[in-house]
Amino acid sequence: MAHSPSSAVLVLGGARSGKSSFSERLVGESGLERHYIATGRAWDEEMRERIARHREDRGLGWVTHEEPVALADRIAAVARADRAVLVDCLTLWLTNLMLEERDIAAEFAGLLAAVKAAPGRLVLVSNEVGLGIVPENRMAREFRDHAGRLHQQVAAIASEVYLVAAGLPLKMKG
Ligand SMILES: Nc1nc2c(ncn2[C@@H]2O[C@H](COP(=O)(O)OP(=O)(O)OP(=O)(O)O)[C@@H](O)[C@H]2O)c(=O)[nH]1
Repeated sequence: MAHSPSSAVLVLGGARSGKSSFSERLVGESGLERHYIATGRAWDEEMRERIARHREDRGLGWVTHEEPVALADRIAAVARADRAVLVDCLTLWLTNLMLEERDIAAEFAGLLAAVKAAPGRLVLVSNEVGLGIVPENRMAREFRDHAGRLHQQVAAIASEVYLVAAGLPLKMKG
């Protein structure tokens, strides 16, 4: 297999697939200092409760960073040789970029550069959203196209890629 330019791990899966807990386990098993970069925003009460539950489930021993947009910069600031960094998740980051009408191609290039440069262990979680029928809504179609492209680009440089479904991880690369 071709040498991957980064030691990052990409974990894909659907909603409630178990991708986050699998990724947390990967980070835990690394034995490194655990950092969590959340890209989600608490836009309503249900999301606030969900986030609180996630924090509780992670427990002590994690340093949480909240970064909805400037993800590349945050990865560069947080990643260190003695740290494992979990980014949850790329699709919420993409949502935030689209809502703020950012230059998506430039943002993806910035993220890839940050992933390649990151020391230590980096685990990136994302939603596999392209499996359903073509959405009627134009923004939803653009979103899933961007997500598909982003996943291909990150997978190309990652050393390991997993697809999680029904709580079961399937190793696709590495
Ligand atoms: N802002 C913020 N968001 C968080 C925090 N912890 C988790 N989240 C967000 O919660 C999201 C995951 O929530 P869910 O939708 O419940 O999980 P899921 O990805 O559908 O489910 P699984 O596949 O089982 O992981 C992540 O994308 C995070 O961005 C936190 O401490 N702060």
